[in-house]
Amino acid sequence: MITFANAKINIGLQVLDRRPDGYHNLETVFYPVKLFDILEIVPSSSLKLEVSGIGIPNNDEDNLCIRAYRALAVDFDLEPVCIYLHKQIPIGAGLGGGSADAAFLIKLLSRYFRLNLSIEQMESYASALGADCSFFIRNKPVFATGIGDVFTEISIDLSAYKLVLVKPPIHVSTGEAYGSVRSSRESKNLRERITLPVEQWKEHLFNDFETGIFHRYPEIRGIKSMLYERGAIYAAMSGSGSTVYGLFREELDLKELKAWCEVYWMDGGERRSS
Ligand SMILES: C[C@@](CO)(OP(=O)(O)O)[C@H](O)COP(=O)(O)OP(=O)(O)OC[C@H]1O[C@@H](n2ccc(N)nc2=O)[C@H](O)[C@@H]1O
Ligand SMILES: Nc1ncnc2c1ncn2[C@@H]1O[C@H](COP(=O)(O)OP(=O)(O)O)[C@@H](O)[C@H]1O
Repeated sequence: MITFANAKINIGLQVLDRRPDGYHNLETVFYPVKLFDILEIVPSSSLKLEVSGIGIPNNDEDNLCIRAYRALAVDFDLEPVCIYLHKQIPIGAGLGGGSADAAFLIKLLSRYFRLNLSIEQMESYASALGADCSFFIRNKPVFATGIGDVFTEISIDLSAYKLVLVKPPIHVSTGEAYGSVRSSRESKNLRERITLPVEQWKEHLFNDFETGIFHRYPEIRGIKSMLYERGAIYAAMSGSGSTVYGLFREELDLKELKAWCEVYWMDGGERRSS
């Protein structure tokens, strides 16, 4: 049985306060995008993970796919499976690839073993694996609060735009990014500002991680500037970086960026998969 685990971008991200458990409350919009990993499960004599495509720099036991299987195996008697993961979403990129794999595997295991898990049950397993993991269970554009795990559905239509993701060869760890972030000085009304026309987002929607990450890696700021120079209607870093995305009217040949970054073009229309 096979599924496609898509990435996300953050549109606006405000870090509010640090909680006693070390996590931060935030406001952001999660938006699913059409760049995806491929996951397949087949029967096996023991639990195994076979990764192809982009290499993942940690051992199998730490992989979020194995952790997702083990989380379900605590409550259900699961036969062993071999999980094939073809990795296409860049890692440490602010695109949520690891969280997407875990959430989509939970959905796949529920179908494969006929566990009949409800959306809420799957969200609960997912949120124990990562703050933004449960977003990928419903996988629809949402305004997110809490630690990125409390959702209100919103309607955003970017289907008139071409979306480009530019991933430089820089790995940003999420923990490191939160360690150096300054709390937001913006007012807490991202949910209203996201309803402004996309042409006005440049003046109104900000990612609080940009200041610290751009200071540390000026080349990421350079990517954002270049996207605006080339006519982007809106450009921003996604999550904790290092990917910068841009919304354009037409697809362009971003030769200067392609020389050193991975560049992915897609329609801005969200991926409608469950
Ligand atoms: C920053 C965001 C923005 O969407 O995404 P990415 O850019 O990584 O994709 C998310 O908040 C990432 O969520 P996620 O990647 O699930 O985080 P986790 O694995 O749970 O946490 C990794 C570390 O980040 C910090 N962390 C995470 C989420 C949060 N709301 N506050 C935090 O302070 C904690 O130090 C934690 O130990
Ligand atoms: N299935 C997986 N895919 C990608 N990364 C994974 C996976 N499982 C565990 N990880 C680990 O999670 C970390 C963050 O990965 P990722 O989700 O790609 O980044 P980001 O949070 O920036 O979007 C990496 O250090 C990686 O080693």
